[in-house]
Amino acid sequence: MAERDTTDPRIPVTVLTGFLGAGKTTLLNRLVSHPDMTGTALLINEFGAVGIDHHLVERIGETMVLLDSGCVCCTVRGDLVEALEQLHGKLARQQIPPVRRVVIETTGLADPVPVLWTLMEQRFVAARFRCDGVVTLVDTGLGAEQLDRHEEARRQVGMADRILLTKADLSDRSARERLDARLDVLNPSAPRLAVTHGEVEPRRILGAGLYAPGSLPEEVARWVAETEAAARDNIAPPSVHAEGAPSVSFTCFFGRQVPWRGFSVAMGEILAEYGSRLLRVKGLMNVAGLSGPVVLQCVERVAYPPVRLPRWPADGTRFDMRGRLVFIGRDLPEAAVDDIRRRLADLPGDTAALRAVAKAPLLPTRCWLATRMPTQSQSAFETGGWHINPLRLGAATRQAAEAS
Ligand SMILES: Nc1nc2c(ncn2[C@@H]2O[C@H](COP(=O)(O)OP(=O)(O)OP(=O)(O)O)[C@@H](O)[C@H]2O)c(=O)[nH]1
Repeated sequence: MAERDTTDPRIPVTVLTGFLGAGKTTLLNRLVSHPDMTGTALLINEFGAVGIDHHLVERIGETMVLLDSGCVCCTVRGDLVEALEQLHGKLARQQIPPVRRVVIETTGLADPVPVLWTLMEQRFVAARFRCDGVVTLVDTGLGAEQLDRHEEARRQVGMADRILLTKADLSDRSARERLDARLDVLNPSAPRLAVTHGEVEPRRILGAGLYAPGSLPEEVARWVAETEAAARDNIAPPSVHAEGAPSVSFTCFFGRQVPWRGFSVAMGEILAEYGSRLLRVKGLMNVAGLSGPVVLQCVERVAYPPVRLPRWPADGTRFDMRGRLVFIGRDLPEAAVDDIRRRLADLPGDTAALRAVAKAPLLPTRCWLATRMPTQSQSAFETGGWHINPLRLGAATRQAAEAS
């Protein structure tokens, strides 16, 4: 990994960006366990009112800062500056161990231009931190279409010093070729690196160095020019989605445990119906029969294998064991949001769910349905790695129990 520049005392900052679900948190989780990452402060920013990611990233001491909900690029002069000021204050007072590097994970909808503006032009920040490169993750399978549809994705790629092509294991050669053709236009000079499950040596992506201005393609040069003009007037440049792209984020909470199969079928039907207008779904669910939460992730129509955590994360000082799913959509009418809420409030029982699966075997959540989970029973529980289901009901009793 590139060491700190001895001629420049400022702390290097790497901006880790990439469209919703591209694999940023997965990459960070791999990176933080690497010895080269010692002395790194992480700043994590999430879109949506309820943060999930910070529960999923391994903690690396006190140097992880969660930027308040809202998008980093829309609150450049608020949260990000404040977080860096706080970090600097703690370092100056020696309240935290020395920091050699900062990594900022932006939201998937972040426009990196105002973030870079803050790092380079905001007086306090620019005097103490220096931007050391933008690393952009792109989903190999979904990337080409996302670049066609979303201006934020284009800007993230356009500003990249390194491009990481993620999820190669899920895509075929033609997807990679389509994506390469788009990247050749948007950012021909940034090196590309294929990454699976976040597996990469830190030195290959940190200390990436900034673009030589002469190499900027036309569109990117325009954004940079806008940024510089805004800097001259001492204002933050507008972020692209602040200008009005209709993104909607909402959270569904679940007051009690959900039946796994009923929930998986309902979510499968929701993904099938709303598809690519649902850019991202993620959450922690309280599933009947389990003591720890299940982490769920979807990117557009793709549902990823569920991950079981051993225990619920503490929310502040208390444990909040309510299930919660954060949805981020685009061009999603209010009626669709109501419909999603209604379907999740009225989940089918296991038997009804299995009947629905028989009729629609290709539900996007079929990998959830194939996962071994407790069957629906309030009295089932887990202990020491064993799943205990004390009641064996006959078919008639089971149907009566489900109907109740
Ligand atoms: N099969 C496969 N899945 C991956 C890979 N990288 C990430 N994923 C999965 O993709 C889903 C989204 O990954 P995240 O790391 O949460 O993506 P993100 O960019 O942090 O998402 P946002 O913060 O919501 O923008 C998760 O379920 C990951 O397990 C990969 O290389 N292969």
